[in-house]
Amino acid sequence: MKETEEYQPLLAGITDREGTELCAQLRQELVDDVSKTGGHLASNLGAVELTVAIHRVFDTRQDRLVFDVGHQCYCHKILTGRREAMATLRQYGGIAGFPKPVESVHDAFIAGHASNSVAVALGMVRARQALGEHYKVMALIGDGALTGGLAYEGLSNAGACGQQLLVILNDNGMSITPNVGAVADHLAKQRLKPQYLTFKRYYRRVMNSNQVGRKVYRFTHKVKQALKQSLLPCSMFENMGFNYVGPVNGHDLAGLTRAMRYARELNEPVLLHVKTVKGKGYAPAEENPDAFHGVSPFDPATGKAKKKSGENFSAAFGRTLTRLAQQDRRVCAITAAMMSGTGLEQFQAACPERFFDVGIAEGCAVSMAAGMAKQGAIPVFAVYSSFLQRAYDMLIHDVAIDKLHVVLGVDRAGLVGEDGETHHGVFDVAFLDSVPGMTVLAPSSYAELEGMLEQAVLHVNGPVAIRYPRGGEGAYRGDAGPGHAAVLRRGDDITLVSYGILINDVLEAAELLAGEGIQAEVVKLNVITPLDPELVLESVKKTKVLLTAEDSAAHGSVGERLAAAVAEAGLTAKVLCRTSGDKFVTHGALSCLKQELGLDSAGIFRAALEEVRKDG
Ligand SMILES: Cc1ncc(C[n+]2csc(CCOP(=O)(O)OP(=O)(O)O)c2C)c(N)n1
Ligand SMILES: CC(=O)[C@@H](O)[C@H](O)COP(=O)(O)O
Ligand SMILES: [Mg+2]
Repeated sequence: MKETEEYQPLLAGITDREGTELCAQLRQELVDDVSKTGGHLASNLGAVELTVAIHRVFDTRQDRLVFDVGHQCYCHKILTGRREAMATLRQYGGIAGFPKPVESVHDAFIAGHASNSVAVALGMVRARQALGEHYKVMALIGDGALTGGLAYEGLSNAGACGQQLLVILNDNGMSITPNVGAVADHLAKQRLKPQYLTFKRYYRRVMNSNQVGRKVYRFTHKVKQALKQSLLPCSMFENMGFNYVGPVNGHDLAGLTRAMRYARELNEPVLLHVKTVKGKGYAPAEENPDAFHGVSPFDPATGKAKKKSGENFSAAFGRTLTRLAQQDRRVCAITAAMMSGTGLEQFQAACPERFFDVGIAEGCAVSMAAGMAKQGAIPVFAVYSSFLQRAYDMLIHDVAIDKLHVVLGVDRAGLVGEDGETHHGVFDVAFLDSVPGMTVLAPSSYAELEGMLEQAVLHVNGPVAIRYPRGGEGAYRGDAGPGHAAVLRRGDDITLVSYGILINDVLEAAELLAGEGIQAEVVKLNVITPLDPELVLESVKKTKVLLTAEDSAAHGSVGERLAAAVAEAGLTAKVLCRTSGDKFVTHGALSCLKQELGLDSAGIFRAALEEVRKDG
């Protein structure tokens, strides 16, 4: 922001009544927009008044508002010049579903993964101090995100720093499913406490007035703190060095704005505790906030999805794991706040005593799994690929060094579509391969997933991961059996290699090539770590051209490893590796992303055709 521009919160001029009307209008827009595009509805409905209050009090062109997860930023986007663009939300070429500094000066920071906002905001406070600047810094964090350890690392440092930093806690009692853990219990108790804010405001006004000198103020402040601590149980935030304000009703715009204005003037770490209702104002979402956390397009009149969601890999995983747990009492399931997304509802209902939701705490989940494995249980942690990135060290240190039998169900592996760059599961192939002793299995159908999960749980020793994609299986319904790899189609002209869901596109490409008179040999890998290149090398000896296709990052890809194996075997062959590349992949429908990356059947076909024709 230029120095000449004035400090001007976007909604500074509106009255409480106008603001309340605006909130009703925003709710309507949210339901209309998201019913067409899909997206994170319930969290946004709950944060309407909060967002309006923030924009009444803060100028987010210069004040820095750091969203945690960022799935609740839709009203912020509407209010900061992206109202029309909401029609393109999460679509290829449209605006993102999460805050993005490249989209707007009002988006202070990237978001998508939970629990980092306080640490990021603290970094901004440090920079402000170092550079002698004067803007305000805020972190907007949900109670679910507060179950992640990183949040406490941020709070611990922020509470001790003594600088202006406003942490706004949006507490709706919900993560995606009801929130878990002792901190959630603590917040629930705080929510029941009488509002303390009114007293504090009155006290400060009187004590700051000319009638009372600063000495008296300081003395009475101490008395007040002592009284408060003996009469009211203290919030954990006060013990961590924050001025705790609240709890405040997050749907009373006038009260919320007052609290925000008050908090804005405090030159210290402040935690504003706001109580909200997830899904507020739209009955289907209020009644079923879990189902309306993230939705596909739906009919706004009924809340019913426009397309029925069918069977998917997550459900197949959950069903198989439940069967295995019913057969073997050592089998336990762990989730990091993603029970429904990872298909574990059935497990939770069937074996509640062996189901553990640790909250948004992937590191804790992996370390806990290590402890369980050490003592003879068989822990299975079902986790989205991109969230597993959080637990890389725990995997190496707590699991792999002692070769513990921990099973990872790596869901959402590969491209995920509309959530975009923060959520694509394109790094696990590389980072899991770098862990000594790791086995990584890559099923391409439900049948293979079931077989491989059974193998991983009951027959593999040491750490083992099974990676599978978002959504359902394709035309390939085979069961490749227990081997490392299988030849699915014979041919002499080119070797096509893939694994997981992309085998469908590769098989289609082989069919298109056959139409051009080119016979492709298709090798499907079942185990990608440790990689056994034997079948691929045999094929390449014959075809002299190898094309690998995977929806994983270029560096550390299976293609890279196969290219090295070809070179090591002294084969003269052309090797072409198709991957998701070495850049972050944007958001959009899977079909668009695959097309952009040349990973759909047409793209693979074209690349293979060009290579073979060049060669021949
Ligand atoms: C590291 C990480 N793990 C899991 C998730 C998936 N996730 C997205 S939102 C969410 C729940 C967040 O709850 P809360 O912060 O209370 O926000 P609310 O939706 O209730 O507004 C979860 C688990 C994530 N984004 N990041
Ligand atoms: C915001 C977030 O991290 C989750 O809500 C995520 O968007 C869920 O993704 P799925 O739709 O693939 O379950
Ligand atoms: Mg919540």
